[in-house]
Amino acid sequence: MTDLPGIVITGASGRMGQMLVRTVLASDKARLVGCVERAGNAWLGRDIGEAMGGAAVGVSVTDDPLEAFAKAQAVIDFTSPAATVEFAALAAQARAVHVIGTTGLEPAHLEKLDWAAHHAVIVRAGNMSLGVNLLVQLTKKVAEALDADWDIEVLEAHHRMKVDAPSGTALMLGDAAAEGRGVTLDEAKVAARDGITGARERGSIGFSSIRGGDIVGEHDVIFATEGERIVLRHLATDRTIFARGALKAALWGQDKIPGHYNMIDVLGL
Ligand SMILES: NC(=O)C1=CN([C@@H]2O[C@H](COP(=O)(O)OP(=O)(O)OC[C@H]3O[C@@H](n4cnc5c(N)ncnc54)[C@H](OP(=O)(O)O)[C@@H]3O)[C@@H](O)[C@H]2O)C=CC1
Ligand SMILES: O=C(O)C1=N[C@H](C(=O)O)C[C@H](O)C1
Repeated sequence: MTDLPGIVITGASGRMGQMLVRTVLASDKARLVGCVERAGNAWLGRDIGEAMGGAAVGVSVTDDPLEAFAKAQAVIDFTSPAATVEFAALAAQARAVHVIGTTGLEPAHLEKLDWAAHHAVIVRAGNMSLGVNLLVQLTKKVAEALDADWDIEVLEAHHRMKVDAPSGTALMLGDAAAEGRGVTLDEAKVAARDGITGARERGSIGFSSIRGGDIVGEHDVIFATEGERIVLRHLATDRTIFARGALKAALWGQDKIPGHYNMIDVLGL
């Protein structure tokens, strides 16, 4: 039992944090060894099982990430960009695999992850589900097959609490479409439209975001031309799909050499 990889969950009281805690506790391949939240969080010092409304599990919530990471083989992190950058440095010090689900990272955050990836395994993806990662590959293939007479639009819908747009998944899909088309997303991206925008620029890749209620995550990639349209769609209805993928990534990373990886690597797609 104690030989199983020990996992720390950061942001353990969050929507994904709680889902991850449940997933690790239910697994026979890993054990929960720590839960991290920041100073001021109401769950600090409490047993995570009890804080979530169930029985005690013997792991209390701490605001000392380094102490928690020192006991772990992997850290699963769905928090915020600033927190993720801080956790990456600490996970690297502890030589723990760092699984990053956090979205909304800017180039400056990504640069800081590079140092950490020299010392430890980082698996990062804007979406950890099997379905979305398959959709990423399909999007690339369809984009490869079609020329710029086919307009590409990525639509995403999420719950009212989501703070970043376009979603990490939408950007993964946009990247795949751009790669399939032989351009970079930076040159093709149109992230918002408002007012007199003029006609659509040929070859651009557009994004639209909806926020409302409790939508877990919905993504369409639309390829539209004269007289026909292809729509590739993924609908997430339960956050366990992300948590299962993240745990799979944490276990997969155990015997890998330091560096950056993604879920396409983990899933072998
Ligand atoms: N890659 C994927 O498959 C998926 C990615 N996500 C991404 O995961 C992230 C989290 O989403 P979600 O769970 O819905 O968000 P929540 O806001 O519910 O949870 C985030 C948690 O992180 C905590 N946190 C923030 N900063 C720190 C810090 N410095 N130290 C410790 N804890 C911290 C928050 O605490 P506090 O309340 O104090 O701010 C909160 O508990 C988002 O970026 C989202 O886009 C979500 C689903 C799937
Ligand atoms: O914030 C969320 O909830 C989600 N975030 C990820 C994203 O930005 O794509 C993944 C999923 O869609 C849920």
